[in-house]
Amino acid sequence: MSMIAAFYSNKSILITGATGFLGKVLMEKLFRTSPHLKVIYILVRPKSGQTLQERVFQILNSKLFEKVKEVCPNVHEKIRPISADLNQRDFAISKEDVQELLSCTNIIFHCAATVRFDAHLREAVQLNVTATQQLLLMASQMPKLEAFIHISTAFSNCNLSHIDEVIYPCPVEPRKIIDSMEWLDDSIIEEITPKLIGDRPNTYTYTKALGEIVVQQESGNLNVAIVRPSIVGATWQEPFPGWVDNLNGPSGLIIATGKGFLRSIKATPTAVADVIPVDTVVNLTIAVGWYTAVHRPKSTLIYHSTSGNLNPCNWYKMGLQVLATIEKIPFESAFRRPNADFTTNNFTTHYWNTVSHRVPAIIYDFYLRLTGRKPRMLKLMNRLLKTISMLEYFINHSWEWSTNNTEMLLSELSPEDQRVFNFDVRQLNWLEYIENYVLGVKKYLLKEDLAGIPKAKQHLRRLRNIHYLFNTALFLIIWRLLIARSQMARNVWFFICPLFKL
Ligand SMILES: CCCCCCCCCCCCCCCCCCCCCC(=O)SCCNC(=O)CCNC(=O)[C@H](O)C(C)(C)COP(=O)(O)OP(=O)(O)OC[C@H]1O[C@@H](n2cnc3c(N)ncnc32)[C@H](O)[C@@H]1OP(=O)(O)O
Ligand SMILES: NC(=O)C1=CN([C@@H]2O[C@H](COP(=O)(O)OP(=O)(O)OC[C@H]3O[C@@H](n4cnc5c(N)ncnc54)[C@H](OP(=O)(O)O)[C@@H]3O)[C@@H](O)[C@H]2O)C=CC1
Repeated sequence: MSMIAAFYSNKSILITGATGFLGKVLMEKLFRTSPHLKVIYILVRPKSGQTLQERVFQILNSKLFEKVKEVCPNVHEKIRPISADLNQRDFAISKEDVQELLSCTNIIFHCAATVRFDAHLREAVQLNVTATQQLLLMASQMPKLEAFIHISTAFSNCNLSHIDEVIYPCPVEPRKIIDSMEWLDDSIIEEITPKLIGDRPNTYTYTKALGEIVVQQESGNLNVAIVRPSIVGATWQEPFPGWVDNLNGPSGLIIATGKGFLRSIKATPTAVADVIPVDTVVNLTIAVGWYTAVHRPKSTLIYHSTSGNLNPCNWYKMGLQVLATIEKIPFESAFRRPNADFTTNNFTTHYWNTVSHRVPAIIYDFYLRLTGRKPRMLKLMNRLLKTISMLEYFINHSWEWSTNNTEMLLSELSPEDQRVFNFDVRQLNWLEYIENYVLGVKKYLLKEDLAGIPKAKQHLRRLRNIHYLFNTALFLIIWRLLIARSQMARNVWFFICPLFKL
């Protein structure tokens, strides 16, 4: 029997961000391995016109939760959605719900955040700093609380090349930043944002770093720990390989590549592709909750959930395997044949963005106009190029993360716990993982049936023929123009004709 699974039996757990990518997998794993847990409280806000109950119903009836329903048939009775909005003071939680949370909660997993790279600093501070501060205040009023686990990011200190499992200071105290958001207007905040974030690439990484300092400064006597995942990718093993449910990180770019939109991206091919499967992050997070509650370390421990120093992969190897898998298992209705490459300097990046991205989009929009349809390709391409410009920072740098605490924790686990909560990334086979990732993007993000592969291949053959036809026509038109204008071209033409009996 797993000691960790047994620890969570009869526990009341609070998860923020449970409707997100990481939060869903965390909730699924807890229910599947500890079906006798008492309750999981989840802070949920109404979204896209769905009520709390509808959102929870959709999650529990998704493919991700299929195995849970076998081992925990009454899962819908053990999940307790609480209406909350982390943007509001006191999270807009009702007094009755607050009382229940304060009196019952044993473990908190704080996953909620805005992960947008272009979030306005006010929004990023509210969600990634102030909300963390408020949750810590709530936690300090929970008599039964055994552990508070904060999910940060391995990129919170991406302005450093070597990052240890410690909390690094920020130039301006988080409290001062939180207070200034109260009275500064948006335009002033926008003006000072570049100075505040300094050599970090965006407000996301900056506010995640501030959030860590808040955890360190405001945890009081709480038993807290911080988990720093790197680039969270699809599931590696459980509940099944390849599950992913949003476009963040690599997923969106895999789609853009497979659909033939993305033909080149500025990357350092040898840079470490520090992707970490979401189930690996979740297994570590659950183990951290157990270890923090049972062993009560004297200080706030930071755990890096990264792959680069234990089992490194690079962007070139990842990109090749993505393309090889797409070749075998193509996506449907591709805009062009998938064929992408890395550029390594700004000039070639701008050149290929024009030639391979914008010009084909303009030509296609022209064709849409000719056929009486609304042009949309250039707009879509520009949004994709904006997204890529935000992600490029992370694929043109390499970082070294120490993982002493994570390796220490692994050694503390029994063999049974190491099996049930496996976060030993050294066992990961990258080629197999990337293949399952691409397959998962096709099945779970694009909702494409594998039965459609022959048709998708036929579509790609058609695109290839159109491509060859277009290139041949273009060559002939240019050659005709050249012959009409250049004696040299005519001489060459008359010289080669007899050779090829033209
Ligand atoms: C051999 C060569 C082979 C080559 C082939 C190579 C292929 C394989 C190589 C793989 C390379 C891996 C690189 C990973 C680096 C990840 C680093 C993460 C590190 C930190 C991780 C964290 O600690 S934290 C989680 C990460 N946090 C995000 O990753 C949010 C990003 N995102 C945004 O911050 C907003 O997205 C932003 C961008 C502001 C736009 O914002 P915006 O308002 O302009 O537009 P939207 O957000 O609405 O997105 C506009 C449309 O792009 C769609 N889209 C959204 N995300 C997308 C995405 N990642 N890739 C594509 N498409 C995406 C979206 O679905 C919309 O599509 P639509 O319009 O049809 O709905
Ligand atoms: N994905 C990645 O690559 C990485 C993620 N992380 C960290 O992991 C954690 C989870 O990330 P991930 O699951 O990818 O992110 P998602 O964007 O998928 O999920 C974010 C979660 O936060 C919730 N949330 C956001 N704003 C609010 C709000 N105002 N009120 C209530 N809830 C809110 C969302 O709720 P709703 O569904 O209602 O929007 C959602 O449940 C974050 O802390 C992130 O920094 C760290 C490293 C890498």
